[in-house]
Amino acid sequence: MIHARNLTKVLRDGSIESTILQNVNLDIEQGEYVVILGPSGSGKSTLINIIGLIEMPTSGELFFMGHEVSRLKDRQRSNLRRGGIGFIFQNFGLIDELNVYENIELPLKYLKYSKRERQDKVANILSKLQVSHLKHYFPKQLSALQKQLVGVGRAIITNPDLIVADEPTGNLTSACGNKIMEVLSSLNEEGFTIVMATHSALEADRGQRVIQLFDGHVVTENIKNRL
Ligand SMILES: Nc1ncnc2c1ncn2[C@@H]1O[C@H](COP(=O)(O)OP(=O)(O)OP(=O)(O)O)[C@@H](O)[C@H]1O
Repeated sequence: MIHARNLTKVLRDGSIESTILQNVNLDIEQGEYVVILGPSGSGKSTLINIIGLIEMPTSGELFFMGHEVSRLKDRQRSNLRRGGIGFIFQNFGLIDELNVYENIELPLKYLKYSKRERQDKVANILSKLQVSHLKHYFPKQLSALQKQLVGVGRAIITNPDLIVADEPTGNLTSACGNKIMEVLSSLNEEGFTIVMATHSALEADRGQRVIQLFDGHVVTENIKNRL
């Protein structure tokens, strides 16, 4: 589903160049749960943003669902992203002015689903994540765990090909973080393909495969949980 070849990201600030990612190669197949593990500053967010078509690499190739996407224009990338990729952010990324229902509904509006279809889909997701009772609440009225459950709902509402999660438990207590990890594991069991960035080796254990990053390089790749 995703094939990255020699991905490199260089940032320039005046005359200073910093290499954030160097020659990263990876392959992610449909249905996998892959964890990108590394310390702060190792390049996890940059890599996950490139895989999620938010950022462009400086060089290298990226194939998403058979298409080379590393050089697409902003509009083409955002079109692919809208239906195909669901993001879960450390800071939840909810819109304060929209209630829970409207936050989850928003990606469907961009995709021009009818009101009726939106109602059915959002009701299903609210019930699946056991947050139906919160549908009229605004983000500031929610606990951190509730916010992240809504973040998960918004990410999966379009039934995306890929879920990208960047430190999804970074603002949660460990008990709440565990709950989100359980939700991600069960989404993967349902068939969702997941790529998650974390600095926690414990959380990395949830994935089927761990790609370790250090200073922008892939240092090891471990395959586990394979029957
Ligand atoms: N837009 C930017 N401008 C300048 N430096 C940046 C930018 N984006 C990332 N960096 C630098 O690139 C390096 C990698 O950042 P990145 O956020 O990808 O790492 P990370 O592993 O996700 O770290 P963290 O867990 O702290 O978010 C860091 O040293 C960071 O300071």
